Amino acid sequence: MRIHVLGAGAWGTAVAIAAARHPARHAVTLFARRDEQVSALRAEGGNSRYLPGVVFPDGLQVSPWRDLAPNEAELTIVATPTSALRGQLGELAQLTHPVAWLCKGFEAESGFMPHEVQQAVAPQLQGGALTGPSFALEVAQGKPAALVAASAHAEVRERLVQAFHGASLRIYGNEDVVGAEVGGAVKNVMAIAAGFSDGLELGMNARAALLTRGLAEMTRLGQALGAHTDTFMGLSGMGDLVLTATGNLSRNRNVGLQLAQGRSLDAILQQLGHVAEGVYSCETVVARARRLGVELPIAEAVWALLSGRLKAADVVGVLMGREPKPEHPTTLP
Ligand SMILES: NC(=O)c1ccc[n+]([C@@H]2O[C@H](COP(=O)([O-])OP(=O)(O)OC[C@H]3O[C@@H](n4cnc5c(N)ncnc54)[C@H](O)[C@@H]3O)[C@@H](O)[C@H]2O)c1
Ligand SMILES: O=P(O)(O)OC[C@H](O)CO
Repeated sequence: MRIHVLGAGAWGTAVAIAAARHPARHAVTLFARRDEQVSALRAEGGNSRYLPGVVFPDGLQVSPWRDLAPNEAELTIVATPTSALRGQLGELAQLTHPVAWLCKGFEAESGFMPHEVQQAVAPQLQGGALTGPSFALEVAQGKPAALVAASAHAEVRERLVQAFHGASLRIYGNEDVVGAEVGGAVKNVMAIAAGFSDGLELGMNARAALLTRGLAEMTRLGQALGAHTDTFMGLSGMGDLVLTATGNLSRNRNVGLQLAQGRSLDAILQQLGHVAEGVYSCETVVARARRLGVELPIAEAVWALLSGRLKAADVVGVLMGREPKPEHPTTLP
């Protein structure tokens, strides 16, 4: 299969490596925006900035974005942050082969999920999300992982399985794009919360409580948006929440850890050198939930912390001081 990966950040590079290593010997091209980046990737035979120690497999091509001939692929993967998805999909709107995106977030201005962005700018595309628990470095190293190909189009799900399913990656199809994308966005917000809790050394009990109640928030929002509840018990829900909230490779978790040390958000983001999507999605996750009348107290607290309306010292008091509630309000009197 001829596969184009657009964006040579950590995850785009890892996904291109995984496809190029596949036993079906796909022809994979990784497109980078800047010429210096193309030269560096070619000279190094790897992407040492994002994936230190990983060598490109034979056959992985690296090209400048301006050489992209979109129609020559049979599968296109958009590997940019959520903020760049609209522009990218707009340029790919006429493609007749499947297109998948890797970003996990709600668009900052519109509050749209990625598939809603696609419907707005490229409605005729056959698109979907490749998502689930996956640190780029581990995938690039060939360690085992399981992902979700979420799309309403069977052809997109099947093409993603053909491209990636193999000895190191299992790809599960799921028709519930809303659930998969809500999971991907909300888990990043919860990972900031868990990092913050761990940074304050609030303990393992607190982290377990945050994860579980975070899953409840994710599920409530997803249900209100039309997702299937089962999706939140799967890889793109609980799976990615556990990974991102507890794994120290997570950029979102790291933002939380550093906020707990009293560092400013600007300083943290400047040093990070990667996108931490939870920072940009938190406001729209909260805004969308408010419009739907869905309560997200942890996400609200994270947003108040990120926007400077709540001091770090007051976060725990705000969350612990809430009124008692039934654990599952719909099943208890
Ligand atoms: N890194 C991971 O482990 C991982 C895993 C799964 C999903 N994701 C998701 O994938 C997306 C990308 O993450 P990443 O880790 O590759 O980020 P990154 O910060 O490592 O790289 C982002 C890449 O996008 C490019 N980019 C930024 N703005 C752009 C624009 N306007 N137009 C085109 N390209 C642009 C950058 O040059 C860079 O190559 C995020 O939404 C992230 O949540 C990341
Ligand atoms: O590093 P993070 O926090 O962006 O998380 C990376 C992936 O989304 C984990 O599945």
